[in-house]
Amino acid sequence: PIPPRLGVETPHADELSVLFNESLDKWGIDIFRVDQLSNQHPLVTVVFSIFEKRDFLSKFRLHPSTLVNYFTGIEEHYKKDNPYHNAVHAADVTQSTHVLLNAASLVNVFSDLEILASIFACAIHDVNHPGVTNQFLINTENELAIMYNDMSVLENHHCAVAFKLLQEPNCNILKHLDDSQRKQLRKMVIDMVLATDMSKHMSLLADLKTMVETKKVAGGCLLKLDNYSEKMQIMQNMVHCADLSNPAKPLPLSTQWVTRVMEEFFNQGDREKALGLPVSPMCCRETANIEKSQVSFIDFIVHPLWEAWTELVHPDAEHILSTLEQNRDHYSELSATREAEEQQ
Ligand SMILES: COc1ccc(-c2ccn(CCC(=O)N3CCOCC3)n2)cc1OC1CCCC1
Ligand SMILES: [Mg+2]
Ligand SMILES: [Zn+2]
Repeated sequence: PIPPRLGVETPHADELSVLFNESLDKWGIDIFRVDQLSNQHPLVTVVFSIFEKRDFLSKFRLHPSTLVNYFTGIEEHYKKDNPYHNAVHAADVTQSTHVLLNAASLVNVFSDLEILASIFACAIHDVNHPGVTNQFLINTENELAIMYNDMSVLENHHCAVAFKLLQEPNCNILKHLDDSQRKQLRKMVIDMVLATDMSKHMSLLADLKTMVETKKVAGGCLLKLDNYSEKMQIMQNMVHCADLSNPAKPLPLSTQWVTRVMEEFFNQGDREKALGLPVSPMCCRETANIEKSQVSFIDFIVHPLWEAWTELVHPDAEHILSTLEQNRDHYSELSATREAEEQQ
């Protein structure tokens, strides 16, 4: 059976292909609309369309129905009732990385295999996420924390689930890669997904800043990336940037992500309360100051990261950084007015 044009069966195929023709390569595509128009298959259609656009089906001899089979399986393993960590988030991070890869200063930096690995890593990076944090799994001695000895528990699980699924019948999309390509891809995907663990953030950012400093010295060209570790640092930071890109998207998208992540945090807080555990920061629906949390998340984590990324790929990400700064000011004004209201 020939798989459908966009990888998914939907009554809105025409509208969806118009949306992709206009915005698949753009920062700020309405990924929630992609979810609606794709009959709730955002990940399959985004991955399929990016692979088509990058000519990966012929470059890597990927069979269309195997591709649809595998990523449908992946999509099904994203928990639909997670408010945040669901297939829409995976599609969002995948499409965001697809846009970051198109930066003029990254042209010719990555091989096709490195690009395939980056897109693949994003698509699977949160698969089967349980909707709670690593700390919650550790505190409750969850079987996943026992399995992974409290180390990057979620991120190890996402990788294991994704590679196990590859072994299901009609899911082995990598069957026509040679052994060395398959081994390289597996290592690169694991390195990128494990780097989405927030506990790696500070060291990742420090490496990025060092690279930006040396790049400045080397006269601004990125082409001299010869060793694996330097290339992988950029790929890890790129996926990490995409994972933390919600506050840097047009405000109507960013606010929807805030509502979703807070809902997921509050659900965790409810469970911690019910278990008699201390409620994690920002997880108490009675006391959380949503706008204030966004401002500090942006000031301490997201802006420093995007500032470094913007320097690395200068001038291609300027508009992203300025959107982030506008959004930060919006949340800051909101939190000031909320505080003033609460004083009265
Ligand atoms: C739209 O808002 C957010 C979007 C994404 C994040 C975020 C942080 C770290 N990541 C990377 C994955 C990770 O490590 N997580 C997943 C979130 O929970 C913490 C462990 N993602 C945080 C966000 O807001 C903060 C949390 C509540 C207010 C401030
Ligand atoms: Mg994650
Ligand atoms: Zn994520």
